[in-house]
Amino acid sequence: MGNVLLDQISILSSLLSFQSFHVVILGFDCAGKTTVLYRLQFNESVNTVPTKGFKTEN
Ligand SMILES: Nc1nc2c(ncn2[C@@H]2O[C@H](COP(=O)(O)OP(=O)(O)OP(=O)(O)O)[C@@H](O)[C@H]2O)c(=O)[nH]1
Ligand SMILES: [Mg+2]
Repeated sequence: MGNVLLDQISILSSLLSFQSFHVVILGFDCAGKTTVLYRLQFNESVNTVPTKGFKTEN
């Protein structure tokens, strides 16, 4: 358990050392992927419609 936690902290530390990185959000239909995407980018909750294909934000 502790090793897993340390691995996660190590991964997070290496991510934070980058200027930018890509995040891919995968999940079932209506799982909340678009909601999470907009929450991360704009820090607000938005009403969503089902996504056709895929959506990207910079
Ligand atoms: N109760 C609850 N509802 C949520 C949560 N996150 C999202 N929703 C609702 O779930 C519905 C679907 O959210 P989306 O973000 O559109 O889901 P999605 O995974 O992008 O769906 P698709 O694009 O169709 O694959 C919306 O009505 C959201 O308001 C949550 O944490 N809790
Ligand atoms: Mg969506």
